[in-house]
Amino acid sequence: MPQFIHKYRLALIVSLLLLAGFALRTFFVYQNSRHQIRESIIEQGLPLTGDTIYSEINKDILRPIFISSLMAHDTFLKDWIINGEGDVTQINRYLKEVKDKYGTVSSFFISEKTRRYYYGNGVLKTISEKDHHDVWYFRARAMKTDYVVDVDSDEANRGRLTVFINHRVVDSNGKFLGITGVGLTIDKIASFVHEYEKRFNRHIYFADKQGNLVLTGVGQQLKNISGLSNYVGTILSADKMRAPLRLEYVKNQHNMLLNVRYIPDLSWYLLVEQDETEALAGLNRDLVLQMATSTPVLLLILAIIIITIQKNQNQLNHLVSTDALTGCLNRHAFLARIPAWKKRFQRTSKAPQVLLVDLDHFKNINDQFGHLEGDAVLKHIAHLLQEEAHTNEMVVRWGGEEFLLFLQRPDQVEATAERLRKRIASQEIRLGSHPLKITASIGATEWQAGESLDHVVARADIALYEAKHGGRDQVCVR
Ligand SMILES: Nc1nc2c(ncn2[C@@H]2O[C@H](COP(=O)(O)OP(=O)(O)OP(=O)(O)O)[C@@H](O)[C@H]2O)c(=O)[nH]1
Repeated sequence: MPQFIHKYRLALIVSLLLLAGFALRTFFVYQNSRHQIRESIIEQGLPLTGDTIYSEINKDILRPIFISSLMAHDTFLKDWIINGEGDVTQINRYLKEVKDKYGTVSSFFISEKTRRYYYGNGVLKTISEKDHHDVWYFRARAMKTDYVVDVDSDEANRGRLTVFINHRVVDSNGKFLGITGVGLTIDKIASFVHEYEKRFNRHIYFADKQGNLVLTGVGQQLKNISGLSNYVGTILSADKMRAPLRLEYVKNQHNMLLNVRYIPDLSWYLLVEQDETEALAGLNRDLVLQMATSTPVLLLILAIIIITIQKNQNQLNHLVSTDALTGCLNRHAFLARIPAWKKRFQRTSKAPQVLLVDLDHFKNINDQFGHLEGDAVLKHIAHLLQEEAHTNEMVVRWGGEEFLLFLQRPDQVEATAERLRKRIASQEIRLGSHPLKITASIGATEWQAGESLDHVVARADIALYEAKHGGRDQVCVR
């Protein structure tokens, strides 16, 4: 494993850098997009929805509040009450005209004195403290403010859910005369809110000061909305804040963003909620898609880089380890390989054979035919020696026309060297039109266990010297 790491170190470093760069870039782009989506929801989406709903509510509810106020201050109405509620057709006509003129779904007056409920078509009923339908009147009667907005079913309108503006009527001395006002169906507001919810994938709630949901989801309470129970107190304090309140909470393992604003005219809280996890789903899908498409491309680039680096490295290794002219190992590469080579052959019982081969009278060839032809002879002999060598054996260019062979053979060292000498001597090399015979002297020995490289090479050198002085074209063993 460490050898593998060493061999592919450059490729591994480049791959890791590329992967790290890709991962970092993806991470930062994702974080940035996530931040932008989140900011746009918090800073723009939710407040803008709140603004729009708020102005729509104002448009739809503040006008009826204004109408109710006009009615409560109308001198005709007050005089008619103070004069004993005589001609009922007059009040009916008045209420009908208000209803038709302003397009409300109902208009009404309840007299404190007679407890009669007047509307456009006559007297609807006489209200009673015992009737639970009439509780609202006694609540409105006790209120400190001029009016209150109530969401209730309308008995004069087949029980439709209606927003009532209940306005107190008092005489010039401040004596309470009754409650008047108009009602409007919440269908329009509800459908507007619903459309907004659908279009922007947001939830919109309205809550009163007690934390009851109004307008939509009537009958429920804020504390029952999943994830919100811990924040009811904070939400109901939004009326004391200048700016809309921002909250973040977890609902069914989804991160929710909430914007709360108070509508003072209605004493309601408007809550706009968005599921951030859902809003980020598109981004997460994009991330997966990006990974799925760019990973194969990245792997392909990595493979190309690794192959190119490896190819170049192999070429470089070859260049630095071999002799340029003959293709044999050079001294430097040989010395680097020898420890591993020695270790491998120490395990076998037969000692490695070391042959120092030196061409005879090579100087004459150079002198006679020139250096280029001399090179060609060197190449030829080097090729022959490499052919002779088996796998795991080494042929080193030791000097100018001197080659050192490290062999592992079952034969006697002398037999090996002699066979090689004969093969060299039997060569006929053509230099231009001249056939040339060449011979070599060989100093041969065996590498004994525990012996140093210098020692064995020196012995081979002595053997070679003896071969040269013995007349050349011969083998000497030491
Ligand atoms: N063409 C060529 N000649 C080389 C190269 N390297 C060394 N030589 C030559 O090889 C010759 C070696 O000469 P010597 O050392 O006198 O040996 P020799 O002539 O072979 O004689 P002996 O070894 O005594 O038989 C010299 O002329 C060197 O210039 C080479 O790469 N190319």
